[in-house]
Amino acid sequence: MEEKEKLQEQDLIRLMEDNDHYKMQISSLDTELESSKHAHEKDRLQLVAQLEQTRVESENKILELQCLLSESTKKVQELEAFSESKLVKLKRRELGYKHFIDSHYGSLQELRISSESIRQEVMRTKEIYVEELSHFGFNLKGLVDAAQNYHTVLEENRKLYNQVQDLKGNIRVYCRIRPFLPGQSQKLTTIEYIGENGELVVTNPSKLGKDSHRLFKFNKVFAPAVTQEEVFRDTQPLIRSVLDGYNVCIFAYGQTGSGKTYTMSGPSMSSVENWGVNYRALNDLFNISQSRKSSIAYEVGVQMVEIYNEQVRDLLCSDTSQKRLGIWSTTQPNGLAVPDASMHPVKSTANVLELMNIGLMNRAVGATALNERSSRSHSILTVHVRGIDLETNDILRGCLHLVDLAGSERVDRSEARGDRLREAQHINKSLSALGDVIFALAQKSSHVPYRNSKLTQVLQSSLGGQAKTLMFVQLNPDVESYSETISTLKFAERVSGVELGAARNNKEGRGVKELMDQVANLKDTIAKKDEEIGRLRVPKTSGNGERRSVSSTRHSSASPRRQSLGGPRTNQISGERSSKPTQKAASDVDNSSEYSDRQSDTGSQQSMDDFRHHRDFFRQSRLAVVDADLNLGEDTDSRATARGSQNPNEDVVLIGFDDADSEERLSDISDGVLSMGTETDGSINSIVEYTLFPETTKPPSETPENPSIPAKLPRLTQKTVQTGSSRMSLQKSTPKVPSSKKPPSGNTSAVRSSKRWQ
Ligand SMILES: Nc1ncnc2c1ncn2[C@@H]1O[C@H](COP(=O)(O)OP(=O)(O)OP(=O)(O)O)[C@@H](O)[C@H]1O
Repeated sequence: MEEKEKLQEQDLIRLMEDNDHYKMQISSLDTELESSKHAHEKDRLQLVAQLEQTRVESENKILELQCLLSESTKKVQELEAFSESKLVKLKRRELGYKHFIDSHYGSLQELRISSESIRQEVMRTKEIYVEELSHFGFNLKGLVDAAQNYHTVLEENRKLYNQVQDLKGNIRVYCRIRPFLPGQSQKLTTIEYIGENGELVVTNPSKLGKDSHRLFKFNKVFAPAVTQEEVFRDTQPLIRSVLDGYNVCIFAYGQTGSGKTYTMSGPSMSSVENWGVNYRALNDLFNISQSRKSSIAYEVGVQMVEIYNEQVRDLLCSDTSQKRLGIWSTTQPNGLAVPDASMHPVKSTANVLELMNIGLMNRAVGATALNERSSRSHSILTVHVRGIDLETNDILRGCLHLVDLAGSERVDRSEARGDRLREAQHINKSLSALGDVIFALAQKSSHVPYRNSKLTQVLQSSLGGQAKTLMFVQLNPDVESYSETISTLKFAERVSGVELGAARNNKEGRGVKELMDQVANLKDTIAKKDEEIGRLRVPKTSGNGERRSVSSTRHSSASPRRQSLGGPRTNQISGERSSKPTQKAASDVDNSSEYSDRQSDTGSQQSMDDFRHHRDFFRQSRLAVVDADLNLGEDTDSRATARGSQNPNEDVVLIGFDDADSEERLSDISDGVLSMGTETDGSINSIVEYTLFPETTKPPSETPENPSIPAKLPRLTQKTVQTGSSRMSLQKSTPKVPSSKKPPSGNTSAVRSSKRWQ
């Protein structure tokens, strides 16, 4: 029992334990159930919220869709209405077009009929046109022949013209007497007589006596009343020569105040009628180049230098360093004597005037005594011209030197000191050297002393060979200037006497008559050629359309008849460049002999005329002239004879260059500091080919501006006083062109010039 009880107890305990266990399980299950419940509740709530949100969204969407639907319905209705109205309109238009087409159909029918009749007309016109075209072709051929002939005749005319210029003499001396200035009317004059053929008798009223009258003879003497235009009329032919490839040098010589600047430039602020030779010459140059533009394209460049105390300075360079410039001792193919001087292309006279004014201002600046300096230096304006023949591509080169020489007055040796003496010595030396060169040239001397001064070196290309030189001898009529007048006239006489002297010409054995005939023949031929040109010009300019065809034909055809421009006497370079610098270098001074030959030939007629005139003059003059010694035989040296005629009993003495005078001048040159020769190394190695116009440059297609020069020229006189010390620089509008090609490396000159233009 007990055992049973025990068992029961044990069972009870076990049951209780199980019960506890199950209770625990029930409670954990309860907990689990509870958490599951929570989770489910949470999920349910989320689902409910999502459901609600989805419902709201769906409702919104439905609303939107309903809106869209109503809008679409509205649009459809509108479109329907619009297309309805369009349809109505299109129908109306269709009706209109139908009407239009119907109405035009009739006119089209009419047009067809008339077009047929026009076609018939065109066929008939075409036949007439073909007929006329063949007729026109025939005429055109005639015009082409005429145009080609025109150029040949023009060319011949140019040659003949220059031959006449040569025969007139390549060195001409014109004397111009300045009028008394306002307030000087009471002054006594030294001018006794002015002949129509270049005679001039000067007298010293304060020293009457046997030697008081002196006779001089020049190519021309301009009386005080002669106008600027009249003076230029005798200068004009030389300008044409520049464009034909000749070098021309025009300079004025005389004491200060004698009118050099007046003759060369005119008074400051001058009107057109007072323009000096410079301005008129440049104007002519551009006018002639314009008139020839159909056959020759010209390019013009300008250099301006000053020679002061035998130093050459560039007057157009804005560089203030003012280095001395070198001079080529030989004539370069491009005609540049001072290659380092800046070169400025110009298209009109106005351009040149602008440059000249800058040059004149630079000439005055930097001197201690400004006014003095302006007349104590030589200024040289060089106008370089290059012409390209549009038909043959031949190149012509010519240059025009316009020189304003320093005043020639003497400086009393006892008063001249220091700088003044030095200046005077340099001036005397250079002017004397100029006279020596011209004298040597015409005397056919084997040696022409170009190297004796910078002036003659710079002007070398224009003082010999085929160059033409014109010197204005300026005189102040005032009796107080008598001695200066006489010394000026002696210098000029020396220069002109060379040309007039007949000795050498006669030695050549050429009869005067023959030369006169030659001149007359040439003049006749020119007149005929001019007539021919006139005739040829008429058909040439008769119609623009025709002219165009003619010129195109002319350019495409090689004209076998046409000769190269200028022939052997011009500075022409055929094709590219026929002469090399080295070959040129060899010619240097020797070109004088060829020139002298021609001078000898051409001067004789004039010289005989001159001496006949001398004789007549002596006979007719109221002055007692002893001309018995003037042996005027056709084959004698008349100059020598003239000099030989000097006789203490004569009232009138023919003044020629005498050695005493020369010595007197040369004795002034006593200081040994003067640098002679060129500063450029003249060796073959140093020869650098300088080019004015780079060969790559095409001829300007546009025509040069027609020189429109203002009636009044604002011009600076040389005596403009500058307060500043800086030099004038060129305006930007004036382009600078390198005066030299880039030279080969390793050459000192080359380095200098290339640096300059870099
Ligand atoms: N033909 C003339 N008619 C009227 N006036 C003149 C003539 N020639 C010169 N003159 C006047 O004489 C004066 C001096 O002339 P100009 O200045 O030309 O001399 P210059 O020789 O150039 O002197 P410089 O050597 O000092 O420069 C000026 O007033 C000028 O206007």
